[in-house]
Amino acid sequence: MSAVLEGRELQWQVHARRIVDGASIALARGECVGLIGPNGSGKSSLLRMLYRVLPPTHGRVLLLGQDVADIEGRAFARQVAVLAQESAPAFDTRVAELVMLGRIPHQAGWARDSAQDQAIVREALRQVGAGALVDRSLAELSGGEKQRVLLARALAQQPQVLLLDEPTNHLDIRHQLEVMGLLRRQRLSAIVALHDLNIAAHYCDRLVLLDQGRIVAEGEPAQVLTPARLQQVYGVAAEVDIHPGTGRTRISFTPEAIHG
Ligand SMILES: Nc1ncnc2c1ncn2[C@@H]1O[C@H](COP(=O)(O)OP(=O)(O)OP(=O)(O)O)[C@@H](O)[C@H]1O
Repeated sequence: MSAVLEGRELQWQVHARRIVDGASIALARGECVGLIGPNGSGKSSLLRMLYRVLPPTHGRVLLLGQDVADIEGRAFARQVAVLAQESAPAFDTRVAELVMLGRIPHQAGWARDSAQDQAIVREALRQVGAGALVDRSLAELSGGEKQRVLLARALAQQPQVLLLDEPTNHLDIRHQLEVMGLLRRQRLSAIVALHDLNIAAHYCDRLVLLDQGRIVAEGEPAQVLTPARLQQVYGVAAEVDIHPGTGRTRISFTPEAIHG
């Protein structure tokens, strides 16, 4: 397997604490990898190293075999798009203008937005079910509408790789399924941090489970999401079976085991 994006032995340390500790992760073309783990396990920190906002204490990140530290900013942005947890700009803007920012890495110098750019922006908004929001102002959108618009900006970048930190955050169930379905249908190469383990199991080819900064399991959903591991990492009791309709791994939690 030749990786599009690869993190090798990544470590990020703050003072004496290793927040990410020796994590290696590789993404193949067309693959959707789910990054899962409890709150504070290091998912966002690992993603930040992959999109090179956070320089690793040790380890390297390679994009198509090239160390990302050696790639110029615009070139990186042509290849990698990011939906971070705090992606919304601090200023207000029209939705169309925000999504158009995704085209900047592809535009030359002071070039104006081309008809093609505008068509890409409209299509990206349509894909996330936000076509009707094109003329709205960002400040007046709901949390879920804003999240979909930010995802449209990432899609408008037409990257080789998408790095998404909880893209389904704020979304109602239908939009959660639509956004994840979009990644799958288009065979986008993506690493996606997710909290909903059933969504991760249903849509991801592979899961990487983090616990206290270390990768404790990885593989196909059925290999990773065992009752014993869910108990060990999340401290919850769960039954795992195969959904009769979809054939995918399904988890049923038994909260009584926590609440007594
Ligand atoms: N800049 C920082 N300085 C100190 N500690 C930090 C910093 N950034 C993150 N941490 C700590 O690192 C740990 C991992 O944080 P991170 O956001 O990567 O976890 P996460 O798995 O994405 O969590 P969540 O599921 O809650 O979003 C947390 O305990 C957090 O408090």
